[in-house]
Amino acid sequence: MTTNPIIAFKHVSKSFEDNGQLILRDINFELEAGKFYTLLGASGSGKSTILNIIAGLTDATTGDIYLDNERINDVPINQRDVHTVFQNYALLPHKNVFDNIAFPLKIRKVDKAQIEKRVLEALKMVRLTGFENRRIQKLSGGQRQRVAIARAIVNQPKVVLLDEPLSALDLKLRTEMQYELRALQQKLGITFVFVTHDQEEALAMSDWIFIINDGEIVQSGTPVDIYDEPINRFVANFIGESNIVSGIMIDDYLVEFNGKRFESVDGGMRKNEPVEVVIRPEDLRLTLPDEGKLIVKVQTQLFRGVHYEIIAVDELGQEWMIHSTRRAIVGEVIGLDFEAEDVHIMRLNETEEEFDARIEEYVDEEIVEAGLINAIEEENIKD
Ligand SMILES: Nc1ncnc2c1ncn2[C@@H]1O[C@H](COP(=O)(O)OP(=O)(O)OP(=O)(O)O)[C@@H](O)[C@H]1O
Repeated sequence: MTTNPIIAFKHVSKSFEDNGQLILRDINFELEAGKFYTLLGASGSGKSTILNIIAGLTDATTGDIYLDNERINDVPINQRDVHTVFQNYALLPHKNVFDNIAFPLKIRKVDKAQIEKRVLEALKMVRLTGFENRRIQKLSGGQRQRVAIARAIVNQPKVVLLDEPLSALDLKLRTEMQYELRALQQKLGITFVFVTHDQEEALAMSDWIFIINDGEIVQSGTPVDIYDEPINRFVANFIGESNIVSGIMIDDYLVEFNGKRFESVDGGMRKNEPVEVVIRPEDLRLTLPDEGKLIVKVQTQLFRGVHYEIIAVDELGQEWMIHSTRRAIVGEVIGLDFEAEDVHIMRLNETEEEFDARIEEYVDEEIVEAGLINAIEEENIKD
C-alpha cells in the first residue's frame, strides 16, 4: 500500500464498443510520486490503453482512476495535470523549437516572461540550449525526441506518460536516451509512466515494472525482483533468456530435477508438488565434468561479444543455455555448477498475491546469506 499515491487504478476494466472484447481486466495499482514506472508487455497487451485512460484519451468501462487522490474518470483531458509523450512525438512541424515547447504554457495563458524563462530551463534540461529558433523539420530524430520531452516537462505536470518514446531511434541513440531520460526523471522528481515492449529497456530504466499480458498485470516489482523471481514461465521467458525445467519440490529449499536433488532458496510449496525451475544462462558456470552439478555435452557455441552463448544437452536430452566468458569446444563433455540462490522455483498457476506472500515468508535474504539451508545434507542423513 502506498500512502498518497499519485495515480491509483481501482478495478479498472476496458472493452471497446465495436466488439465488446475485454482489453483490460480488473487492473489495480497505486503509483508512488517521484518514481519511474514501466508498463512492459507484448504488442496488443493493453499498455497504451492504460496510459490513454490516465491521460483521458479513452474512458475506462468500469472502475475508478485517481490522480493525486482526486477521482478523475470524468475530468476532461486538458484539466488533468499529466502530459503524454507519443512515439511519433506529435510536434508541430512548421513551428520552431521554442514555440513547440511553449505550446502547453500558451494554452494555459502563462505570461510571456514566464514562458520564456520556463522554455529556456526545459531546453537546458534536455541539452538543447541554443536550438530555440530551429525548425522541427531541421532536427534529427534524437533532437525531436528531446523537444517532445522538454514540452512534456515544461509545465511540470504531476505525471509524464511516455508511450514507446524511444522506439523510433537507432540502438545507440536509444541507449543514450535511456540514460538521459532516467537522469532527467530523477532530477525533476516527477512520476514517469513509461510504456515499452523492450525488456532490457524496462530493466535498465525503471524503479518498478508492471508486466502486462492479455489485459492483465501478470507480475509487478523491482527489475531485480522480477528478473530473479519470475512468477511463471511467461515472465521468465519475457524477461531475459532462461533455462526452464520441470521439477518436484521435495521440501522447503530442496528441489528435484534431472533425477537429482538440489538446494534452492525457495519454499512454501506442498511436499512433492510439481514445479518449474528457472536457472538463468549467466548463472551456470563451466567446470570439469566430475565437479559439476550437471553433466552436459556442448552442442553449439556462438560468440556474442561479452560472452559465449553455449547450448549443451544433458543425459536426459534437456537443453541448457549457458552464457560464459570461457569458451567451450563443440562436442566436449563439461560440468555445470550453480548456486542455491540461482535455482528459482515457480509454482504452476500461482496468483500474484499468493506469490508475494510466499516470497515474503520463505525467500529470506538472511536465510540465503547465513547459509542456514543445507537441505541436501539433512536429506542425506535421513536417507
Ligand atoms: N479504439 C480501439 N477500438 C478497438 N480496439 C482497440 C482500440 N484501441 C486498442 N484496441 C485493442 O486493444 C488491445 C490493446 O491495445 P493497446 O494499444 O493498449 O496495446 P499495447 O500493449 O499498447 O500494444 P502496442 O505496443 O502494439 O501499442 C489491442 O488488441 C487493440 O487492437
